[in-house]
Amino acid sequence: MSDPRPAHKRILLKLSGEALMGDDAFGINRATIVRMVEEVAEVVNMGVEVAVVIGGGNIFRGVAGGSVGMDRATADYMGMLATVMNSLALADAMNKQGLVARVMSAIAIEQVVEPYVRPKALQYLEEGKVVVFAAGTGNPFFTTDTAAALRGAEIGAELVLKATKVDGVYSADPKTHPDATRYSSLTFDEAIAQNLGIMDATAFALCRDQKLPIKVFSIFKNGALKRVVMGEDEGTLVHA
Ligand SMILES: Nc1ncnc2c1ncn2[C@@H]1O[C@H](COP(=O)(O)OP(=O)(O)OP(=O)(O)O)[C@@H](O)[C@H]1O
Ligand SMILES: O=c1ccn([C@@H]2O[C@H](COP(=O)(O)O)[C@@H](O)[C@H]2O)c(=O)[nH]1
Repeated sequence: MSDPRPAHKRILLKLSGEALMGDDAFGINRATIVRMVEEVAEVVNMGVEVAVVIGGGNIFRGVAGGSVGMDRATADYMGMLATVMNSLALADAMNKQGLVARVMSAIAIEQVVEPYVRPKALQYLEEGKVVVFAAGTGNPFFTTDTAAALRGAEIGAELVLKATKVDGVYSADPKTHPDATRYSSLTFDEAIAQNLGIMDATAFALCRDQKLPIKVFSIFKNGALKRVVMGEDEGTLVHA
C-alpha cells in the first residue's frame, strides 16, 4: 500500500510569473491565480511547509518595450518590483483562500511589505504560514529562478519545485522544437553542459553546490503539485 504522507516536509515553490497571465496578454488573470492558490492550499493543508518565489514575467515583459535602451540594472530593479506586485496579489489570494501568507521583500519597501529576515521566515514556516519571497535576490543581473535556489538553500528546503508552463525539462525548448524529448531526470552537470534554457545556469549551479534537487513540472496540470509533494512520478527531477 502506498504511504499517504507527503515525501517532503519543507519546499520552495517557484511559480511562473508568466503563467499568471492565463490567456491574457499580460498582468494577473483572476481565475488563474485562484486555481494556483487552490493547488498550494492542498499541500499546505497536508502539513507541508511552503515558501514561494514568484516571477515577474507577466508584468515585466508587458512593459519591457519601455526598458529598451535603459540601463540594465535599472530595468532589473523594475523587474524585481514586478515580482513584489505578483507576491502581494498571490498572498492576498492565499489569505482569501484561508491560508495565512506573509510577504517578505529583498528590497526595502517597509510601508508595503516586511523585509526579508531569515529567522523570521523560518519562524513563519514553522507556524504553518506560507512565506512569499518578493523582489528576487534583491540584486540586478539575477533571476527569480536564482532567488528560488538561494532562498530554498537558506530555509533548508528539501526540494525546489519549478512550476512553469511546460511539463518538464526537454532536450530543447519544446516551444520552438516540437520534436524535443522530455527527461524524467537528469543531473545538474548535464543541464548546465547542454545549456538547457528552462532555468538559468546560476540557479542550477547553486542547487548543485547545495545538493538541493529541483523538480520541474506544469502549473497548468491539475494536481501536479500534490503529486510532486507526494513523491509521485511527475515532471523532471534535476539532481546532483
Ligand atoms: N530545455 C527546455 N525544456 C523545457 N522548457 C524550456 C527548455 N528551454 C527553454 N524552455 C522554455 O523555458 C520556459 C520556462 O522558463 P521561464 O524562466 O521563461 O519561465 P518561468 O520561470 O515559467 O516564467 P517567469 O520568468 O515569468 O517566472 C518554458 O516555457 C519553455 O518554453
Ligand atoms: O534577483 C533578481 C530577480 C529578478 N530580477 C529582474 O526581474 C525580472 C523578472 O524576473 P523573472 O525571473 O524573469 O521572472 C528579471 O528579468 C530581472 O530583470 C533581478 O534583476 N534580480
